Amino acid sequence: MKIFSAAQIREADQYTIQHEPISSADLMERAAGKCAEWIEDHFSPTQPVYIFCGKGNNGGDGLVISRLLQEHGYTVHTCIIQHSPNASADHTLKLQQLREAFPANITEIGDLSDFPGLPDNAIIVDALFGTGMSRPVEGWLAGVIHRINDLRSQHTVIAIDLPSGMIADTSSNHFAVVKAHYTLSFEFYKLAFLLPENAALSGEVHILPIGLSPDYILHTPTRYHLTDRQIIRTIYKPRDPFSHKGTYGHALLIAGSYGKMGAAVLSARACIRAGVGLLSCHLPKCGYEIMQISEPCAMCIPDKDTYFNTHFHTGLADARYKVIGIGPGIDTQPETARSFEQLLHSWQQPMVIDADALNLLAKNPKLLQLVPKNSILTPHPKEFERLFGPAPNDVERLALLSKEAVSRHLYILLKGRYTAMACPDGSIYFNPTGNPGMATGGSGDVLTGILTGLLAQGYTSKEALILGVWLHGYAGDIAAAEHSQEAMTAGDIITGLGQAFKEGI
Ligand SMILES: NC(=O)C1=CN([C@@H]2O[C@H](COP(=O)(O)OP(=O)(O)OC[C@H]3O[C@@H](n4cnc5c(N)ncnc54)[C@H](OP(=O)(O)O)[C@@H]3O)[C@@H](O)[C@H]2O)[C@@H](O)CC1
Ligand SMILES: [K+]
Repeated sequence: MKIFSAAQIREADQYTIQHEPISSADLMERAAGKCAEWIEDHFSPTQPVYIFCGKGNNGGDGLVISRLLQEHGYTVHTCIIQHSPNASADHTLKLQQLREAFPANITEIGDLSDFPGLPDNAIIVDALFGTGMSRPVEGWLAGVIHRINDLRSQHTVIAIDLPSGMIADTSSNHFAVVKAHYTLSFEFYKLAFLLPENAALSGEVHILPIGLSPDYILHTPTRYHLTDRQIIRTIYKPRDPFSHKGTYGHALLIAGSYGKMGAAVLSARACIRAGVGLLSCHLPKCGYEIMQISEPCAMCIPDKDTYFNTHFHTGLADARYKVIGIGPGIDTQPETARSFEQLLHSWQQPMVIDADALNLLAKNPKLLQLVPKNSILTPHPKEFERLFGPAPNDVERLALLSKEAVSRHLYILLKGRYTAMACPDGSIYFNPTGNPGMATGGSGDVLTGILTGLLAQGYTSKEALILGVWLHGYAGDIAAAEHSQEAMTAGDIITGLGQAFKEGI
């Protein structure tokens, strides 16, 4: 699914108005009708409704919702916030229609002292500002937003299109923003919903299709995308019935150290479950028997060292590995760092670089320049900061992520609720699958194994990244459904991979 900027959303509205064709007042009727329907499906007419409307088209939506709910027996109080002497044309029209149909209970709010007292268990509909938000809300208007937020523990807050105060496509960190329980957003996810800094603001997001032009959507380029099944189905390659294990590539996994062999085992298992043809694991001597016994499908190459991987840079060419995954549990010993540097001097194929291998890059940034093009880096936010430095907010962090991916020709993901995946072509994909149960030791090692396994099978780096992160999250959701978010383990994510391949594509 494409994620458009506020300007592009306005263009999509205009394009639809011209080409469907439909009047903007009717498009508003359609959009607000979807919201009214959603509210009717979820809340009973016995609950009083308070709709707070701004004077733009978001407020216009609120006015239509008010009329439609009253037509269906709801008791609605419409509060028009007088933030400006001018109203949009559609707002003016919809206010006139509301006054004609239901003249009672329309109040103007010109100051915080006009804010109404609410009866118990009311529904607050926030239709103050939507995609027209361009600057922070200040003064008494910010007071209105804070008042709504103070009331959220006793009432239900439903934001129309966007929680008011939130800017669709830039950071609204530290602004006054409505904290909604639900956001009913038109046609598209907004970038703002996917940012960790806004986690407490949008609540449950429901995307309501309002019939914006499919032509516009198809032909308008955008850098941001939310992965969905449609994207996944274009990536996934069913297996050729005449294939053999050579078809699916030989991967080398460099993982583990004394006390951290679990990371290597989890990663190897995930790589195998992701469908790799052959897997060799380079391990410290202490991990040899552990791996042989834990994962009989993996071959093992013991290092010269008992406790750490220190000589993994030799013998690579002979084995014809298709891809190398490096990092889970390798620690950051100087000997490991030396071997990693030599590996980077000799290996030119894409790699998957995770965990301690990322920390080794952060300790010695000149190594970053040696990372082969099209490699995948998988930092969590702390590792990202160690590698590329801090950013003042999430939108600037995304810009930094993208800049590094483009300039270094790397695929870099940034783990989170919606893991962001930056590609060298400047695009950024967000992944929606997964849950907080995956915030557990070993989960990242599993992802490294999956990505390595997919690259070995011939998926491009972009395909492996988008598909792998989707499957990892999907398998995590299966694990949480089976065991609960609390009790699920990284191993359960691997177990869920089979079902994820069967049902998640
Ligand atoms: N187009 C369509 O066909 C459809 C559009 N739809 C709906 O329209 C919404 C977009 O409407 P919109 O463009 O009128 O902008 P909107 O969000 O109402 O805000 C504009 C108002 O806010 C004000 N304002 C802004 N920032 C402010 C601040 N910091 N502090 C104070 N005031 C501030 C600004 O005032 P001004 O900047 O002019 O002073 C202006 O009055 C969209 O989200 C969706 O809900 C749907 O019906 C589907 C069909
Ligand atoms: K709103």
